[in-house]
Amino acid sequence: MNAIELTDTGKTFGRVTALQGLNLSIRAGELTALLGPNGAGKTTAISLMLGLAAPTSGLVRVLGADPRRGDVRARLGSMPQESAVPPALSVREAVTLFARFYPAPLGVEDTLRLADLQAVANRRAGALSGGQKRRLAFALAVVGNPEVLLIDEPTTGMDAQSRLAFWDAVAQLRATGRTILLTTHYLEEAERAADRVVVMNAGRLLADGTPEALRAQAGGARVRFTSSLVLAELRRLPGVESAVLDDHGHADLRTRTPEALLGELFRQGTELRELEVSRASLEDAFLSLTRPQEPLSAQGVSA
Ligand SMILES: Nc1ncnc2c1ncn2[C@@H]1O[C@H](COP(=O)(O)OP(=O)(O)OP(=O)(O)O)[C@@H](O)[C@H]1O
Repeated sequence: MNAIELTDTGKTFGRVTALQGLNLSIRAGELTALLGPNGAGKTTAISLMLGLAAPTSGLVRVLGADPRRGDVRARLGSMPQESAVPPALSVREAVTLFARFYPAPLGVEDTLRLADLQAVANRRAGALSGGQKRRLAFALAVVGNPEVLLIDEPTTGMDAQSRLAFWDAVAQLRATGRTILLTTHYLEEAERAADRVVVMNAGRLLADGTPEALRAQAGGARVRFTSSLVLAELRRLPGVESAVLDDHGHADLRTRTPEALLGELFRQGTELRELEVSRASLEDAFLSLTRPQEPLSAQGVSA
């Protein structure tokens, strides 16, 4: 079953088109990362899935129905980018209060543990640090025991340890079969955690697949080194898909056949310094997908 279904969905705000013709099906139990540059339409898509706004065109279905229905919204959990919790409430009071809004909530103490908030359970919400506030927002998103969890930029403002604890909690929730969709600008986190990555830009879907599939789209490997080769020579190397050369002679090449490329460089006897070969990352794929399209003549040294 699809937990979330957007069919030819559009959303405009006056003259601004936030989403256009978006088609997206998220299967139940899937952990999906929604990626895109600022203004791509990610938050707008989530607000439609949460039933907070109506699409201008097309259809939005969550758990098989219109998410603006109260009975559907009760089965969803939301962690917005910014959440307003009454500052005078303690963390435990806020979680207890939110639990009352739902028919079959998780236990308050279990929720505090899941969100790694036990140590600050008695602290006033208004006195929390930025990262603790994000963890409280996460606790409030999950306390209702949601079937579908929609999370907007969860780890922004969290330190390294909080991030680890957060991803651990997400893994625990996922293991119980929940559908989780999250946006993030931390691509290495998406790469590690998500079953599926959806890339949006300018309100449209650009790519959709497993992190491995998207990485493969970016080209298999990056080969970097410093040498005296000029751009035309770099481009003539076997299997080069793109080449960038800076003023200091640092070359950055993309290729699916790094062995052949290095073999040719060694055969030519080219003197290489600072040689690095790495797998193309999801970030490479993301950047190549979302890079503004320029006419060929304006692309400078990038092949
Ligand atoms: N209520 C609104 N009124 C007018 N324009 C809006 C409104 N909400 C969003 N937009 C516009 O719609 C576009 C998409 O915004 P959205 O917040 O969905 O992007 P995003 O991908 O979540 O960006 P970010 O990564 O910066 O959070 C932007 O151009 C934004 O300015």
